Amino acid sequence: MTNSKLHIDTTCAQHPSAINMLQTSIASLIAILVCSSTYIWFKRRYLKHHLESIMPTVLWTPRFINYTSQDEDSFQRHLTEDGLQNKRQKMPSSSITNILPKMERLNGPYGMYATVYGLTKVVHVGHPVPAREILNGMGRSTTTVDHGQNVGVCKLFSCIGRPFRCMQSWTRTEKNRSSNERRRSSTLIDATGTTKNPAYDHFKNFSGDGVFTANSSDWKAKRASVLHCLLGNMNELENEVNKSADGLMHELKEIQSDEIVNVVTLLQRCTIGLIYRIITHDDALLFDRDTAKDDRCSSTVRSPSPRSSVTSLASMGKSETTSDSESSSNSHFDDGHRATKLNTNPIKALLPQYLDSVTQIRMIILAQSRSIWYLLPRWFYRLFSPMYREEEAVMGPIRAFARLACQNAKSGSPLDLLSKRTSHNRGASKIDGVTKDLLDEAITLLFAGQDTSAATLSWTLHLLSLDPERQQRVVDEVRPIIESDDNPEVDFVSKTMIAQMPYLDAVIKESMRLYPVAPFVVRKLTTDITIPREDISTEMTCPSQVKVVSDTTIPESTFACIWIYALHRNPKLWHLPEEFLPERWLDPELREKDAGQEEPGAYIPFAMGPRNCLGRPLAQVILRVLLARILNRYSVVDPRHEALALSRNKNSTDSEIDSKCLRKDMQAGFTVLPSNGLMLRFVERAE
Ligand code: HEM
Repeated sequence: MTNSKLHIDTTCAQHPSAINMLQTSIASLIAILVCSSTYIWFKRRYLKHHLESIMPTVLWTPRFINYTSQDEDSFQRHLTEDGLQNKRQKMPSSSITNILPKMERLNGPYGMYATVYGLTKVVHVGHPVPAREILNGMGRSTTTVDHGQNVGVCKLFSCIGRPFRCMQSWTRTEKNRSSNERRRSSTLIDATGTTKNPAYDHFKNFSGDGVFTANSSDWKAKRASVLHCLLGNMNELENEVNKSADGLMHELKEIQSDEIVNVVTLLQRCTIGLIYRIITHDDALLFDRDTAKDDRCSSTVRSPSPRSSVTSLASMGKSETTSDSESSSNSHFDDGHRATKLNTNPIKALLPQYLDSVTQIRMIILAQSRSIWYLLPRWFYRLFSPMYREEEAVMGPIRAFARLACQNAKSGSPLDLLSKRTSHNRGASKIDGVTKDLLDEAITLLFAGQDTSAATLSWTLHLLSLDPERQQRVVDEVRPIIESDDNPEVDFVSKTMIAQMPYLDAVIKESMRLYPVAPFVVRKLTTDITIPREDISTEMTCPSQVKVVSDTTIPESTFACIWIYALHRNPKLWHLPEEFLPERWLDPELREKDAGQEEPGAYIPFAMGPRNCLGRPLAQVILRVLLARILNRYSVVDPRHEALALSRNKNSTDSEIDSKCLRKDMQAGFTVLPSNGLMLRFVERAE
């Protein structure tokens, strides 16, 4: 009885405080919910970006433009609401642009940092010393480590902190391995020490076993063949590039000076015709006035598709924000239909679909590389993934276009020569007379040659359109040479001529420094690679950071991501790294300030080592001839820069690039392009 009473009393006595506690908890819960949802509401865009970057693609719909597309919007806002304030635009967050500060924060040796994705070990590199050791596949033999133990290994991966405990245990195991064992691994495994495989496996459905994706001995034979057949005879190259430039000039002539052109698509059309002719010696894709006219008529009334290049001033803002998928699905039918109607030549009829498909496949591959399917066996992906079905549909026109290229190849052309080499003529099975190896190579060369050149030229024109003074300096250099009496053909630009254009050369180099179209490359280490100790006394190290003073070994089977973009903008290597300063390549005083110009591996737009760009000699000529030809006849104007200059009552020929107009929104795929194209005006220069 007493107990029971006591019990009742106790309950009564506790009740009010329990209710109070409950009320307080509910109130705090509501407060937390309100605060967090408000925060989420404000930050939803950023949160979405963040979540998407850490989740496998299968859990979200890939937006494809992963490197932010906010630039256009914010530019419009700057023009209107903010009253054109002169504040520096915040760099939008992106994997590419954020990698350097992230590396610095994590403070690994040479700014390297390591991560663990599932079971894979990844090291990110933005410094020339490790970059060249890894890309050359050499490293320093671990036998030369003179400190008895591999402190560097631990230091490198200890920078990644608590979330990656498993990595630390892995490094400990590494440390415990006997030096004899390690010596064996560095001498016995593959001579180059690195491989692309399996880092590039998500390209396999696209370029199959072409030289870009091939492995080990297969790759060596293929690379040797392609080098021989493609670069064996470069005599015709300047003629071919000039023919393409003629076509481009005709197309530009049809465009009014107040019309705004999507430069990316214009240049993609120009370079695909060029590469097609280089590898086939077939003139079918030479410029055709009717196609260009027809293209203009329809594209002025619809948003710019991957193929259409012209839009009116009024529709510019709208069209640039149109979603990729929308514009491409509309254009697919239109373009294919129009081209088939107009062109009796099958390769010409396929060209629009090919260009659309290439635009789409780069996005699919990007999404695939970030998806969970990539971690599963290939057969599983093929059997169950909707992404694979989409990929196959898009690959149709690409394969058809490449097959036609192989069939149209004239005797003595690179594709014809390749078809006779064992490396590309294995196995009896041929479809329509084309082996799979040859088809894969045609796809590789068409894409690698076209997309990279068009993207690099687009970024160069972007920079020059924002810098009329430097643009004029190029013109002052190229015009007298092109129009000299010694030039036998009007407007023709030869290799000898471009050798006399140092400023043009510096502009291209500087544009490739700021916008390397392949912003990173990946290699898998087939042996331990030892990076020599970081010299703390050099200017290239940040004095505030505690540096590793011993050698650093990156263990076998690590994936190394070499960030070309970060190397090219590393403030320890480049004076005024974010500035467009072509003079740095010419002026001895400025040159001296750039440690990067002396340091092998600091400037690598074509990568380096055994798997560097095979088409570099072609690209050097293509870029210079096309740029000289364009600027000789046309001045390129960025309408946003023009509007900004006018509204500020400033002289639009100001030499300083306005950071508000500088594009940082990058659309990644194989190559990095300005998101949704690049809209410029071409104004014919006075004779
Ligand atoms: C501005 C123009 C170009 C740039 C910036 C460029 C850049 C690059 C880079 C960075 C790589 C290494 C990719 C990697 O390891 O992931 C590469 C590889 C390659 N490039 Fe280029 N490239 C250009 C033009 C060309 C041209 C015109 C061709 C041929 C027609 C070409 C054919 C190739 C091939 C076949 C590979 C693979 C080489 C191998 O793995 O052995 N490229 N390119």
